[in-house]
Amino acid sequence: MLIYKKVLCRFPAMITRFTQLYIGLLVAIPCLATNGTMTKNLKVLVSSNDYPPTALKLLEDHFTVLQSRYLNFGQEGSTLGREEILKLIPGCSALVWISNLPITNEILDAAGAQLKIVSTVSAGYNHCNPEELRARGIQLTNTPNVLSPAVAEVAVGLILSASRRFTENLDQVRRGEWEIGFDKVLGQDLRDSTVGIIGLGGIGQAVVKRLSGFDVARFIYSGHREKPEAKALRAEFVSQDTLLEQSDFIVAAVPLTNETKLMINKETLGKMKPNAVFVNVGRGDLVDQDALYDALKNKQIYAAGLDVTTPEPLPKDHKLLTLPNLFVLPHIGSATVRTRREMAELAANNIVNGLTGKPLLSPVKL
Ligand SMILES: O=C(O)C(=O)CO
Repeated sequence: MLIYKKVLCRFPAMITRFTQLYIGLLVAIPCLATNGTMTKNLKVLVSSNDYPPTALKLLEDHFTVLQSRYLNFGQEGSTLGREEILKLIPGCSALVWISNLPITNEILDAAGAQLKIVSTVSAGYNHCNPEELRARGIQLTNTPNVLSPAVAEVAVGLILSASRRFTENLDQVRRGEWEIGFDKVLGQDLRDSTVGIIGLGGIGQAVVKRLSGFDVARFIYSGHREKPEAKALRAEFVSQDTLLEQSDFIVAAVPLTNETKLMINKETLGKMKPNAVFVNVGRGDLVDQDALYDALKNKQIYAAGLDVTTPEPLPKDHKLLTLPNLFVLPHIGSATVRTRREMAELAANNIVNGLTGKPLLSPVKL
């Protein structure tokens, strides 16, 4: 009875101790995980040797980081990048993907069942095998928003280069000929024009903002639904046909999906005005390039500016490159020092969060 009484009066203290211990563990385990003590045994693979040190450090603080010695999976005219990935990936819990080449089933098979997260250093993720990732229960993150300003700047650059015929004009300078008169090598004005944005997402909105100083008469956009942000930008929601028929400048800023694939084709090009300038900062496969070639060659539309093509790199003897009214860039949309660093850091932080039990910063809905 005495023992029973003793235990009983210690009971509240025991409960308090137990609660303290429990709370202590609750706090300590995530802390350990965040400080990396418990996560160091997790392996993370970075798919390229070109990854900013600040982003690498974010990963190294928490995990064992493996990094490919090669720039790009499968590029550089060799299979070394691919072999390296296949050698390093077994046992990895996360993959930082720095390439526009596909994440194949071969890579996912080699990784093994513990692969939890693929973090692509890009906004587009059509190359990341999303359906297979979903089927295997692997999370996917991308890097939207941080790149919108840089990509929008390239879109504005393409609008100006294509509409003011930089390709032909530069060729003139190189030939030592200066033939600008009243009908030769004249361009189109942005002033008082109608600019149509296909897809008023982060990039599309950033394009409108940047063009607001060019005295554009009207901004219109098409897409699945009206965007709340459009009002402040004075952009008007229209059907895709209206956009194609009324725009002087058309900017494609949509991701590549089954729905958007080849959306710019013989039929849609046929709806554009003869003075239309078409710009693509989305993905090469949005466009039927043979149809675009014909439309430019036959002067059915005025000019085009492309940051993205199919394939990439575009072979240097590709027929598109023979067109004087086309201005092409080698997919440099996000290629600024700051933007690439921010993309790399966001990709790393997604993995840090994902593997330490915190919410992902920019998950892709699979
Ligand atoms: O991040 C992407 O998807 C891009 O294409 C940037 O240019």
